[in-house]
Amino acid sequence: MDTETKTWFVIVNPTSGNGSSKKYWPEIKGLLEKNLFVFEFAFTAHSKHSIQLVHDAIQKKVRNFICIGGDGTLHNIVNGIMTQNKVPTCEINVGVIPIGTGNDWVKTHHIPKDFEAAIQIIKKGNLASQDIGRISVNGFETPVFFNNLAGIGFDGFVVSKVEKYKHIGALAYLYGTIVSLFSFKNFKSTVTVNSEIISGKTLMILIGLCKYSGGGMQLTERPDPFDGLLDVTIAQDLNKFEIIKNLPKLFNGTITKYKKVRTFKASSVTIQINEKNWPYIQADGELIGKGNIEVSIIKKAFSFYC
Ligand SMILES: Nc1ncnc2c1ncn2[C@@H]1O[C@H](COP(=O)(O)OP(=O)(O)OP(=O)(O)O)[C@@H](O)[C@H]1O
Repeated sequence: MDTETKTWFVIVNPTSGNGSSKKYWPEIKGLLEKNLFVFEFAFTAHSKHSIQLVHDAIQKKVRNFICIGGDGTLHNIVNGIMTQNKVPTCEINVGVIPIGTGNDWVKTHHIPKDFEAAIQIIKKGNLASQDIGRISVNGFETPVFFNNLAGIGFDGFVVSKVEKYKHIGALAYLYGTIVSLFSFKNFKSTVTVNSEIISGKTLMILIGLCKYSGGGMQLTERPDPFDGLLDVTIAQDLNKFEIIKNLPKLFNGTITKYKKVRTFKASSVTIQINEKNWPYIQADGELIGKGNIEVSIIKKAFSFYC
């Protein structure tokens, strides 16, 4: 593909990968120039800045973006794409050069961490469109979108703790999981999925599109970003000893077979929290609030280079 005929907008989160994006940006910029990309770029200046950068660039007729960062940066770019109404979302294409901590989304799509190899994938120009999840929190009209995995409960609690361990790399999520075990309390919830109502004490509820989260964990059973369905896992009242005993199963995906875990394929799910203390909700590793949620799917809404 002729990269010169497209205008690219490169979004760099200087904080991703514990500052690696900022450190390696001169090298990546040189590689993009060597590969004849014609681009403008911006560093994000604050947490949700990518959303505004995407809106502004789309107004200026940019249709091709490159994300330099981790799962959080991609999440914000996706939210920028999903919350504009200038063009159909699937007409905006995103290439990813992963420099995050977990880098979980790229694992599903086999996008390499090597800069040159990731750039070659973008240059080649192959595109795919995956499904996007839509979360409405407490019935608010402004939804949050996710491209990888969302969850409520223990995983949200881990996300709330993990930030301070990210200097140790992807293991931060495992470390955060172990630390969180000692302070998290299971909560009462009612989940409605495929006309079934499941009530009771809950460790966490996960809604997956792609395969990996939490730095390589596999917490849903049969996620497929292209099948138009959410892959839902309800981890019921597991205690900390059961979690410790099953830690390896979090990484090899067999946790979904555990007796207190139920899984579903569905196009929507609603989760009601029956507690005064609402647990955290996370989407793609970003905390998005607390409360009751409704989750639905938007088929093939996100186009990316692969
Ligand atoms: N200039 C900034 N200052 C502070 N935070 C920022 C800035 N720009 C973006 N962010 C926030 O940085 C957070 C982390 O980014 P990102 O997820 O890309 O990296 P990571 O956490 O290292 O990787 P991963 O999510 O793959 O583990 C995101 O929540 C994003 O909103």
